Amino acid sequence: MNETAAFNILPSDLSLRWQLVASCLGIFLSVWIAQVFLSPDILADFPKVGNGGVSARRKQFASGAAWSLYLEGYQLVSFFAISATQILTGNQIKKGNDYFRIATTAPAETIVISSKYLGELKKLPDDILSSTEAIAEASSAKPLYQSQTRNSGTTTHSESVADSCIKLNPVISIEVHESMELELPQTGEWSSVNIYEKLLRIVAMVSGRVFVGPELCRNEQYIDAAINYTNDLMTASHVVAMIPQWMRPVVAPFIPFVKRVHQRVREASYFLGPVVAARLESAKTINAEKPDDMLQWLIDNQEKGDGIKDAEELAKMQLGVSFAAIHTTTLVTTNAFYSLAAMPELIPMLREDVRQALAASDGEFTNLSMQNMKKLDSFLKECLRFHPLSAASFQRKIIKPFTLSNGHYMPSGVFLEVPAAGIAFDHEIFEDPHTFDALRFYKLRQSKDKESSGAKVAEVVASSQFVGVGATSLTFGYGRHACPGRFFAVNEIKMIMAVALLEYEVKNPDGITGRYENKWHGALSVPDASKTIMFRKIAS
Ligand code: HEM
Repeated sequence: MNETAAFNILPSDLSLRWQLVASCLGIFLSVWIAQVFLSPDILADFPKVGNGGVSARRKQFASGAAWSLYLEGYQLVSFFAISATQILTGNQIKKGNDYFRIATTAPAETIVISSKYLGELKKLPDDILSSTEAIAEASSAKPLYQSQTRNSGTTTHSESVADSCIKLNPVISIEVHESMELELPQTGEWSSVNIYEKLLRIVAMVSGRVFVGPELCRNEQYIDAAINYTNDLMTASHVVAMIPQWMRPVVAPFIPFVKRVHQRVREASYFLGPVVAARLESAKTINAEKPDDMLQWLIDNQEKGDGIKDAEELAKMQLGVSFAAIHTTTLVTTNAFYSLAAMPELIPMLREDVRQALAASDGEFTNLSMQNMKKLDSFLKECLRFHPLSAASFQRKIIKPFTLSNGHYMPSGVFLEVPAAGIAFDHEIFEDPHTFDALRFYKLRQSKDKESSGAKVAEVVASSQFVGVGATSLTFGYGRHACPGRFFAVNEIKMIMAVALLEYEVKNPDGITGRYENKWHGALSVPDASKTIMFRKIAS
């Protein structure tokens, strides 16, 4: 081909290509417009909360209205079960009174459903209703972090921690005492303490005693990782959420916040590596006594060939457990301290409860003595009810469509939640729900059943312990994926509060009346981390 011919062919070839690209784009655009604007609204028969279309409602949710939207929606939802005949005839079911839809920051809309359906929902397998997908997608970080936050390993090892709670109580109680001594003022003078900051460290050390063992639980590198991995991961998730979904796999790895998360994993593997090596070395000694903690269980599994393969995987596993454990436990305990400081009149009664329980076990934190702290248990349970960490619980994604027992079709691709905060303040469920009654659950436990307790719902009596989960008690979730670490968390929180009651005085700073208000971030309600309360050591 000569030069002139080439010159003539090129433009027409290009214009052909451009025509092709333009028609492809046109088709793509029309399909997209048809999908977005013309496809039927699959949630049309679910009443919505908020005003306008999905993005307008999402904006309202993200700009501080989330809790009021959930509570507004709860007005539409009835908690009480309808009889089988009513379900069959369908006459009594007004459309919408069992669910509402809300646009959260998750990529698809969420159906908030009455907790009366929890019984049937919990039976659905994960490939229909998925908890992992809901968390990964709602946090916008699916492609990057799924393996680092929630995986079967994290759950299995959290369950092992829970199973080992009883035998580990003595070591946990030593770590509680010592870490509180390290972090809280040791003088008889009143001192101002940012208890949230202190609890992050105390909880990291106490949990670390069980997760990574005595060599590392007070190591500053470990404490920093245990506390800040969660912050880094959440920040990275928020940043990734701003990138269009299809660009995330390509762009996200180059974002500094995302790189920081991967750096955290590497750092954790650096400080875990030598400890693992030392333990393997000392295991060669005949009759060597092995430490009893999660790190050792992981090493033992690795040796059997069915466990974690390398230091990086081990680090991810440890950070995953810290992610699930440290901030949640700290937030619940901070809520309890803020309530205690605002209601110092409760202190003598709770202190006596702890004293009596410990007296029966020679001052040891045994499983029995922990169970016998029934008034403390009730106070903590009331803190959970009065300050739910989230307006919603039982976050799931519908992977495959299904039909509820009332005949309602639940489409795939959307999220599902239960209105935890609405339930916590429903006067049909809890008597005088807007009053903080420290002994509410103690009184329920003292009575044997619904009739003698005067409770309005039998289920409230059944789940009246701090650790209990149920349709009226949703802070630890519900069903197959309910928090496996709650037995450990509850023991840890009880021990921290018991030691605080026995060894310290706590009050609000002068001039502060009432309890510090919580802060709302989307569906979450968290104690204000900037506040301080007063502590002084009781002379022993
Ligand atoms: C007061 C502290 C805690 C609170 C409020 C809390 C709350 C929760 C909630 C709401 C869920 C989701 C449950 C559901 O969707 O049904 C969950 C899951 C989980 N939690 Fe906790 N948690 C706490 C402490 C812990 C601790 C200490 C550990 C580890 C030792 C832990 C490990 C886990 C794991 C592994 C899951 C995922 C379970 C699964 O998907 O099957 N949590 N937690």
